[in-house]
Amino acid sequence: MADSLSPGRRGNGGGKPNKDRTVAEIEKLARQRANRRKSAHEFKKKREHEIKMNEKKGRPGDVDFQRMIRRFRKRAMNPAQEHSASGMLKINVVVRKRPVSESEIARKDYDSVSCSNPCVYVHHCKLKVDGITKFLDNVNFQLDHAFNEFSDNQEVYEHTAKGLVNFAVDGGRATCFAYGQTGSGKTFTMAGVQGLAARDVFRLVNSSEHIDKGLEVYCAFFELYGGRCIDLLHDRRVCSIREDGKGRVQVEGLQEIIVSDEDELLQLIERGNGVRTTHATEMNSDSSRSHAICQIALRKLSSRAGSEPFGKLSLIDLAGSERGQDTKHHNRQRRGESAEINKSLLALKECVRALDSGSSHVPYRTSKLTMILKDSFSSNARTVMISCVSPVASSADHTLNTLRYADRIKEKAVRPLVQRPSITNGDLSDVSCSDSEFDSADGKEEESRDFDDEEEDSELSMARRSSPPPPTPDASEDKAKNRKQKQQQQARDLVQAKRLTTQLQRHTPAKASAASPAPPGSNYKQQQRRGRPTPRISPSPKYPNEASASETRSEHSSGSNVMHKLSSASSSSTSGSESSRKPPSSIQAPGSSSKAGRGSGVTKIQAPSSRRKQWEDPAKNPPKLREPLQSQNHSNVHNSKIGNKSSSNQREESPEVVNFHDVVAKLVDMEEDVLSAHMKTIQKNADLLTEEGVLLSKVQGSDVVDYDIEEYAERLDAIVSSKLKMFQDLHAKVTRFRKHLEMDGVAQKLVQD
Ligand SMILES: Nc1ncnc2c1ncn2[C@@H]1O[C@H](COP(=O)(O)OP(=O)(O)OP(=O)(O)O)[C@@H](O)[C@H]1O
Repeated sequence: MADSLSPGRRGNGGGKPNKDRTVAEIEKLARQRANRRKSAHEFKKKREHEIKMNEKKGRPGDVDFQRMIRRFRKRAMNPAQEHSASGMLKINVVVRKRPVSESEIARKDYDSVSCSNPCVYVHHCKLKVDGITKFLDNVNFQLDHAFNEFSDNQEVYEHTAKGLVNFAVDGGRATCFAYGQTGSGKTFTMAGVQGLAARDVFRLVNSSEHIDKGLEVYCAFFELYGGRCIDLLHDRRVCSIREDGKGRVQVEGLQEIIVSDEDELLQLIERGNGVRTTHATEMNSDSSRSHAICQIALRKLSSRAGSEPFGKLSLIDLAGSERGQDTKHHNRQRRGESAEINKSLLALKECVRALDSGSSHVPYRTSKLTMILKDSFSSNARTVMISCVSPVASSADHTLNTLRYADRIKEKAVRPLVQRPSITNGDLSDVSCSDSEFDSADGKEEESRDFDDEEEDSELSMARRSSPPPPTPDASEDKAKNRKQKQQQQARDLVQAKRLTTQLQRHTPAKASAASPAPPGSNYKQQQRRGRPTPRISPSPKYPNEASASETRSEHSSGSNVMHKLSSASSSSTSGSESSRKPPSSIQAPGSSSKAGRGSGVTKIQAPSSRRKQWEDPAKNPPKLREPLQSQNHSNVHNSKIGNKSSSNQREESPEVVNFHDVVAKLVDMEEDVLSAHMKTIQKNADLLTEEGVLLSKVQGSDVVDYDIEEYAERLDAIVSSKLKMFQDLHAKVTRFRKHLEMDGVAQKLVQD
């Protein structure tokens, strides 16, 4: 090849092998290319082998992610601990992971959840903004117990509901919930718990310790479906829920059945479960669409009819939770169902949290479910929440939602955890364990012993697919180096932009608190201070009800900027509490706490400088609120902003104050508008950046031979035009907003004068 390519050699005349520099270069490039092809070929072969091995082991699906998950389990997971005795916990929150099902295997879904008692790790499998590089976002939660796919119902029961049965027989109010995404194993778990509890109730009631109490066992089984209460043991008769004058919640028409032994109780439970309302949903072809409540009441023989039972055990299989996006193909009835389900789940969470924190106010009236469970939130109550999760990667968002729900309930008792770093496909140097290392731990086959180690180079090259070829050692070296640096910078910018977008998405008014709702009395920042890991926030929407609740909450937070100002300016005419003095301007990115070790820092969305000044110097200008925002009902927050204007207090205010209120009210709307436009712009820009990265890699990728430069230019043109328009629109909005801010300053001055 060299001979045919080097006419210079013949022209040299001396016959000495004095190769022309260009020819040598071409030869070198050809060699490098051949080497690249060879290693790419080897990588491909090994990957194919790994895919086959995975399939043989019954775990088809993305081979790279599965490898990263195995490495994480091997290298980065805390070792499992023994289950601790938890009989006396007021709230016991556990997680149960079910095995991967046949249908999931058939659609090549794979296990992406790891349980290592008491921790559970969700390996969120993601692509970087370049659209090629795979990485794991590992989110961990620590609950009271974590049960993996090998735990059976007996084991789960031993550490959850068993203590509740003892508690009920001792005269307490005990409640066990199974909560989770549809198809995550709630009914499976609760059926097991109900059976085992039925056995233990009779064992205990008839034991020498309790026989003197003369307890009789009664059972009622009903469901809450679409806001209606249906007696499952009496031909689905509809009952109504009322609160009597003494504050006792009664289910009118619900009939308890007295049972004399375990078999009878089991039959009733089976009968009730058999007639529950079920429908096919996107996630589960036989989804229970109702909350099923099995109440086992223990009454003394001597007690009067209609009196409160001595002890009560409620076993509740909650309806499957769904995200808003899962319901998009539902008809109106299904959507209504989902909204109702999510509303009651949110209410339940708030009540259990209130119980856990010992709050005197439990908002049980918020939903029928919580009304019925009123006495489960009393001081003489114990609760177990079993969070059921599906193990598969396609359900990671749901799993995170379920675990966040559990985490929020348990937040006061959960200890801080050190978050592990994400594992990236291109970041393998510190995670070098191989398949075989992992498998041999299980005593399984070792066919791919050193695959991973050899593969790392190939994976790195895969991760850098869009990088330029290696620099040449001649005069063009500097040029190539510069080019490489420039491209690396571009790639970093892309990643940075995406990261920023994700962080900001968490703080988009509607989403920020949807991802991490902060109910009254709880403080998100307190969590940060405690160093407790805040689970990563996925950008996907949460339960519709949480979204709506958090929208009002975000109204609270974004509106509070203005509320501070308004209150400080018109404090002379207000007589409200001054309890909320904290500057609400900066929102810390979830997971950005240094202790939590996640995220790269703190994202602050700062208020306009004129307002910041007031917060920075509260002594000079103490912000006053008419009523403490913390204690307001969320839905009242907006009303209070507007409503205050027309209160009797306000009617006597000067025209300047009234005008100021108008300006401020408008400012609140504009602020939200600008913030949301800004978020949208960033999101769109990040999407366009991703597209640009892919576009570039199609032209500049190391393995690209043919490309269409016209198509490239055309698409780039469209992207740039779209960006221009997008930024112009945002600019116009910001300009209008700034003008209004000036007006606001003038109005405030008038009021102060
Ligand atoms: N721990 C487990 N071991 C084996 N199989 C399980 C386990 N958990 C659940 N399953 C199986 O998974 C499927 C779905 O479980 P199940 O019906 O209990 O889900 P669900 O959460 O109650 O769903 P939905 O809320 O839609 O009613 C069932 O076929 C069940 O047998």
